[in-house]
Amino acid sequence: MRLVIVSNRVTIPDRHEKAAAGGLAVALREALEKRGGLWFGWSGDVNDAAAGQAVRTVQRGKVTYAVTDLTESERQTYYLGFSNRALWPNMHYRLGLTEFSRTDYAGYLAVNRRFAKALIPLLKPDDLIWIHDYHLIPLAAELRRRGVTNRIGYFHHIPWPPAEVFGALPFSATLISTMGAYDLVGVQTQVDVRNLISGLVSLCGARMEGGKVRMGRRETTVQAFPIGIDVEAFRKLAAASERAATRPIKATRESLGARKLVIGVDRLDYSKGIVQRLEAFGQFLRSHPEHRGRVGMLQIAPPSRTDVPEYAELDRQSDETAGRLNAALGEFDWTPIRVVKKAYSRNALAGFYRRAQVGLVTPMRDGMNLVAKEYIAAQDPADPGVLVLSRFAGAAQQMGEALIVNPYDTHEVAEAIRTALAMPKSERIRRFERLYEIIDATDIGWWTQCYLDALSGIEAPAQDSAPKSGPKRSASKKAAPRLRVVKPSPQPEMEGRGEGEAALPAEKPKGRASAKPAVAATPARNGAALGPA
Ligand SMILES: O=P(O)(O)OC[C@H]1O[C@H](O[C@H]2O[C@H](CO)[C@@H](O)[C@H](O)[C@H]2O)[C@H](O)[C@@H](O)[C@@H]1O
Ligand SMILES: O=c1ccn([C@@H]2O[C@H](COP(=O)(O)OP(=O)(O)O)[C@@H](O)[C@H]2O)c(=O)[nH]1
Repeated sequence: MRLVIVSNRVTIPDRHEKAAAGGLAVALREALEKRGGLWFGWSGDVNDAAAGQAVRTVQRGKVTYAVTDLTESERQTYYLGFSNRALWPNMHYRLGLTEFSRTDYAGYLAVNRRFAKALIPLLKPDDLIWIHDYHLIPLAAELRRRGVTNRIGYFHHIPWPPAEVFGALPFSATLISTMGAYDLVGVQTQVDVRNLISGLVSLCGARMEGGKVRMGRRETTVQAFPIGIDVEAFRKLAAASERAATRPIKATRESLGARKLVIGVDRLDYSKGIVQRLEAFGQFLRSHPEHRGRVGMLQIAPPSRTDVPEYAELDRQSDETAGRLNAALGEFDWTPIRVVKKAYSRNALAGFYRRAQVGLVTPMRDGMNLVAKEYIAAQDPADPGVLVLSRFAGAAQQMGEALIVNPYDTHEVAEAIRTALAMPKSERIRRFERLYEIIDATDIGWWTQCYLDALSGIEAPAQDSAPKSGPKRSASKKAAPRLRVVKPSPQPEMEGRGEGEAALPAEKPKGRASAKPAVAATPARNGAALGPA
């Protein structure tokens, strides 16, 4: 069965690989390169000429990349507008930042229609179609409308907010009802599962029946699949950086000397809590002046979505905050905070993580946060650093051995920095080993395998309508969608968890990176919210 991945942004690898900031692109590339298949989506370019609307394909190894440009109007309405000024803030629980416009919403629907039309000629009857993220929620409904009967899965990389929050978005009921066109909806955490289910029930009349939600005749399974990283590859990159340091790593070592390093790595995005984090570092230096001159903070913050006004404002605020704190707390020979607004390669990041005694990952809300996992993967097992992690990152559901903090509490984060810097080696090693074990057991290979096993294990979808085109054709007409969502079963408590509880598919057996994980058929054993009943 061929795998077809669809995501908003597709980056075709080139020989002079640029640093790619953004967890989705990084994770999917790793997943697809291993098994091969087709990856369809936006090229990242804008082109108003008709030719820009055509689909270009490029072969790289086992992967066919099929991309189309967006017009400037599409970029404004679909990407910057509805996706990133309405859905993104809403789904990160930031109603105050949500900017809705009907023109943007119309543009969002139009691009989803255009993507569906462009994708259909590329599909084969038994392709497994895996659609990613909030930009493309209605895509399966558009494909179904045109007669596509393949199994279609969706993975939502960012949080799914409570129904009261999501319901504030105009057209939320229409949008969430298009989830019924998917066979499997994956989210990052059990909290997201709960929120999505309650949204389906309360906003579009889905019914709960024996732990399932049904709507019409189509059925959908909702399940948590926490995304992972290529732990082994990252570990090797970081270890290699000690032997053969690249120029930025050497320069950082030289400029730091014996000083300790606290590191943050995030796209310049308000969901990441960068300004609050800088304030917390300033608070730490004020509360514990003995650390002044002995520790520095490096915040790597590649610009993101710079045409969105809220991001431009964040850019200004982070400059202002870092400048103010450096002026107030710095010395002639010591600058407490360095903010670097450029993307670094994974190679360079691995070296920075390894050099840092503290990894500060303090988003105000985050789907998963792969940086938290990369920081742990990059540590020296004999002398590891300490991860300070927001309870509002999806990663906190798995990584309870980090120092878990509330990023809204500047003093709490400041104290966690102090605790991390003072932590005895034996405790650092103990925490590191447990964190490493969990990220290794649930790495990117595990995630992909779990999701695809669950999707391919689902019986062929009910036929919605007589197709007009598409790879599989059905004679049946207009079957109303049936939505089946599995309610999370009560879970045993997980140590040090953030908010809500985690229920995960079984971890991969130790030492077998490609082992096939049990996911959909062992509820009693792994306690996960499970697939098809
Ligand atoms: O494509 P951009 O608009 O430049 O944004 C980059 C990506 O940001 C988001 O990443 C999310 O996915 C990660 C992997 O699952 C997850 O760890 C993180 O918490 C999320 O924020 C976004 O969801 C992607 O679509 C963007 O491509
Ligand atoms: O300069 C940078 C900054 C970030 N990243 C990568 O971007 C991803 C960020 O993913 P995360 O899940 O933490 O957040 P997202 O940006 O997807 O919201 C991670 O793999 C980082 O290694 C990168 O390659 N270079």
